[in-house]
Amino acid sequence: MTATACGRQAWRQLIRSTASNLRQQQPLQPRFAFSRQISSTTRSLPSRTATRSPFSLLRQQPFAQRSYSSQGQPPPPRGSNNQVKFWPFLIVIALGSGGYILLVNRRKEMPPTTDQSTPAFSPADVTVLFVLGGPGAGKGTQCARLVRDYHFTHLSAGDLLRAEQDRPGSQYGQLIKDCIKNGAIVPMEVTVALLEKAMREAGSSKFLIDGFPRKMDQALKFEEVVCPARLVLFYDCPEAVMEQRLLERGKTSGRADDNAESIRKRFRTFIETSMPVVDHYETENRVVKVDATPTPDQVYAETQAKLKKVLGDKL
Ligand SMILES: Nc1ncnc2c1ncn2[C@@H]1O[C@H](COP(=O)(O)OP(=O)(O)OP(=O)(O)O)[C@@H](O)[C@H]1O
Ligand SMILES: O=c1ccn([C@@H]2O[C@H](COP(=O)(O)O)[C@@H](O)[C@H]2O)c(=O)[nH]1
Repeated sequence: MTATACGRQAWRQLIRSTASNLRQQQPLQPRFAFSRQISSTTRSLPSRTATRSPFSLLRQQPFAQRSYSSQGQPPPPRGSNNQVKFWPFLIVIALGSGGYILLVNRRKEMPPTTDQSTPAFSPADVTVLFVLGGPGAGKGTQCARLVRDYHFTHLSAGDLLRAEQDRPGSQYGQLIKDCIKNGAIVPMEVTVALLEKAMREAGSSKFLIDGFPRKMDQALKFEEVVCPARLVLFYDCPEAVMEQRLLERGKTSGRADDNAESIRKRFRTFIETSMPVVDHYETENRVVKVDATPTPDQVYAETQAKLKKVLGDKL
């Protein structure tokens, strides 16, 4: 009876904590994060149950005390000793299987995961342009003009991360803060989930995804689960020019990363981690490269001309 009670209690706790973990995840709802959470919970089952039942029962009653010879009663037939030792295992296995089925059924009711190969948005309905370039190349400046003239919805990954960082109760706040200060890339699960959520909320059919993907894993995951991008608009700019622009912007921006030390780290991340993303899309002929050195008007004129050529009516 003790083992049964312990087993039931352990399962109730497990199911309660899984449900509460999932409720806590809801603000972001990364479709692939659910599968990770479930599988990690499932992986932890054997050790949790094992510490509770059979071995702890045996420990409570040492072999020396498990004697049938008291009061002159005859010893039980051979084999009955084994039955006493094994029933807790059977109960644990039965409870384990029941709980596993419960979790699997629960999983079926959840939002789809990456096991599904279809992205959330079809490129037939939604046009996504990734906007890349080094820090301070002028991505945001050019996006604002494209929004004005072509009614794109502009989603800046950096802005979404900063908003999540400041959201009261966010479990990612400190992580995002540290990454931004050090010019490091926030784990893709967070950024992809924020972008997917923002795209759903915007309900638009044309998106500029600014400052993303910064790393190959983000690029692959986004195109797999959210939407394949039509092209990458890449703003090419020398480091010295970008540095000057960022230091100037830093005088008023209030951004924690517009300072000499963070800028140096951001440049490094850009070269080592983000340029390979541009190179990847280049091999697929999906990059539209624009010289970001001249004035904003000149950069925009080249942007428009090149996008019109490639996108036609889709612009
Ligand atoms: N073509 C340009 N010539 C001169 N200054 C520019 C040009 N484009 C943008 N700027 C200025 O440079 C700074 C950085 O521009 P912007 O914020 O658009 O860059 P960004 O690539 O979006 O930067 P980040 O990656 O840090 O978000 C801003 O102060 C902006 O006004
Ligand atoms: O996909 C992304 C985009 C951005 N970050 C982090 O945010 C900062 C600032 O980004 P901006 O585009 O300059 O606003 C960037 O340096 C990264 O730390 C990210 O992790 N992932």
